[in-house]
Amino acid sequence: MEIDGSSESPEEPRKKKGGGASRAPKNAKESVLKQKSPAEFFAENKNIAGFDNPGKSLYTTVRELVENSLDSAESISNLPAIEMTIEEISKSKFNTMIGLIDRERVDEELYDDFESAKAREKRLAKEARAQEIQAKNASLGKKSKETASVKGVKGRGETSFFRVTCKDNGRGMPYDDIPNMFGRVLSGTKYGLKQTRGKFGLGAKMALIWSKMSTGLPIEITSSMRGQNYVSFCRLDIDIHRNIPHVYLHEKRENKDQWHGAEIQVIIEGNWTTYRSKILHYMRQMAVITPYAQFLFRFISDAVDKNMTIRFARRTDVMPPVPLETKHHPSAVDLLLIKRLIAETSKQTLLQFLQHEFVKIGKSYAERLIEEMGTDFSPKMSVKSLTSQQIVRIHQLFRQAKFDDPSGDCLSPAGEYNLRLGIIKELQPDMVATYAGSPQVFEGHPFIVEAGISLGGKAVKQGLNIFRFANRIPLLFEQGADVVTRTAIKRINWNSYKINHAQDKIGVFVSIVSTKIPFKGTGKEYIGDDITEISSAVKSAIQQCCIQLKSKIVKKLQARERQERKRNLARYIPDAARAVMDTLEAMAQDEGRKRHKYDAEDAELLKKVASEDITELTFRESLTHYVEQVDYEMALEYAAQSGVSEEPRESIYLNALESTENYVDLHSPTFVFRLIL
Ligand SMILES: Nc1ncnc2c1ncn2[C@@H]1O[C@H](COP(=O)(O)OP(=O)(O)OP(=O)(O)O)[C@@H](O)[C@H]1O
Repeated sequence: MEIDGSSESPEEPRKKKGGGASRAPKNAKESVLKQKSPAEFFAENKNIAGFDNPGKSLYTTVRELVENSLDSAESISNLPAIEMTIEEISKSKFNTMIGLIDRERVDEELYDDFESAKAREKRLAKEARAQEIQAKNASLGKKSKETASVKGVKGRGETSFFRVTCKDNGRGMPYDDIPNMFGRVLSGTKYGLKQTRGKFGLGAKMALIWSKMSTGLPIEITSSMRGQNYVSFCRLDIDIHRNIPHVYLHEKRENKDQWHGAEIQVIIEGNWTTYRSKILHYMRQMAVITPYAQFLFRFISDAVDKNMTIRFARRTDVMPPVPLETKHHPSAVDLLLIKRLIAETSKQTLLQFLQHEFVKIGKSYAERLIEEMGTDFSPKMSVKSLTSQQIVRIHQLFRQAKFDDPSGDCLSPAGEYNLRLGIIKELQPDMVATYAGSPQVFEGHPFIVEAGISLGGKAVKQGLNIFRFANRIPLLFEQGADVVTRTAIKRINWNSYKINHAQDKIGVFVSIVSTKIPFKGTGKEYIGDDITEISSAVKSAIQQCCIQLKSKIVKKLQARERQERKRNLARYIPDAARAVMDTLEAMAQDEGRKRHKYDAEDAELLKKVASEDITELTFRESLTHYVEQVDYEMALEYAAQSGVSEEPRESIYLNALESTENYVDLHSPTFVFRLIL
């Protein structure tokens, strides 16, 4: 079968999954070479890009749109303000939208969710049995698993249609480029060697392919760039076979509010019930790693109780710098890449090529390399005239020669401050420690690991709660084999830091940024544990946080012990006071009868006891005072040994920066500090 690029009509013979070569060729004509467009390939293998099923597709659509919006706002150094709305569209509403008349079911048995009377009876009996067992277990205090039959018959009925809209305050897109940006797979503005959020360069285009596959509805893009007095509007879908945009409407509209940014809207099939928690986790983790952004998340449906609005407020104006595009490091290139660089270079000679297309090759080093390549190479030879064998020689030398490590200047980590702020803002832990590692290198790629460990806080369970970020996006799937999970579970001796990894509520946050994240798995959802440089950097970052926490924990334990000691001593004061008083009273009475020889001080004391100038209360007060005094001295001694304690802290307040005065006041309950600008 040959693919006719122009046709998408229903009459077109349908190809089978896996490329259409399902029938054995009967003659030579049938075995002609077939081609597949990139759009077609990804439509058939949509799981690669995270569109495995309707639920996951809804999740991936949300994250792709949010990440594009963040990229866009950051690219113009605008603090991101992003609104994500998911609107559930019931099947009948959807049918009305596309002009399809709802039909009542006539032949019930035809449907997948049909249940015969006998099957229903059987299921109800099974459910009743399961409920009985559950009730019995509950009465015995045992936990029991929810059985499949109790959960519901089939998951397929749960899917529904959703209008997903993402609005941002970013760069926007040039009017003419919009169709190609969204309607042509493997086209985009983010290719090149740099730290990027995207995994495949597919994002929004895959959402469009999924909408085409599941609802058949086009995507709508509204966008304006700074200073444009119009808003570009484009409704388009993608011609899957030809991998070109199919534009329904492309027009300029009035831009009354001088708005700039983009609003992307797509209608897809999805499953909110099964992926609700993943989507919310994603938004929350995004808020942790991006505290300088403001997110408004809305879910709207006809079932009002399902509706929700969550605002993740911006907590800082400190935004990490935009990652810079960099040149390739000679140790990180393969043959194909060298050939591509040769084809694309504007440099004439081999010397200029080596010097300008790679990092860490200076002029003299380039000359030494060329010398080493052999006699058929020379600095002035034309780089475009290199033969395939010569290119192999260059590649071999790149593999074996020594080069300085690439610098991490092109990277843009979240920053320790942002990570800490994000954790505190979203989790409100009892304690938190953060650490930012210095740039390191694997296979010619620079990377930076940052970590945060929190103890306690809301919405964290007992034990290890792992939060992973790669190039500042959360990774939510395939956690088990990830380098962070493995390191936290297997290589950190939590006890030695006074942390109980089974009982304490521990948050482990690790963010890795690099020009190349060595993802594993088809969905690129985890980072393998096999790159020694990365796993040891992760281990050391976590350990550094643990060391900080240990000293805080030890201080807290000592403070608690002191409190306990004080409480214990205080508890005995009444009994001790009474016992002393009883003895003294007995001695005072005895003194009246027999004359004992006491020294003057003791005699004075007994006199005061007899005259009730000294009572039990006097002893109580003196003992209380003494315990306080001892505790205070111990605290002073402790502070002298361990440095100034962090506590107690007091909040101070800043004036609004917009105020007309040329000073800023820092208010504290005990002082006001005036900063004159
Ligand atoms: N919200 C947006 N604002 C401005 N430009 C956008 C926006 N969304 C997408 N684009 C542009 O459209 C292009 C295609 O987007 P798409 O999500 O399909 O791929 P990508 O963003 O390049 O790749 P990835 O999603 O893997 O990072 C982007 O390269 C970008 O130039």
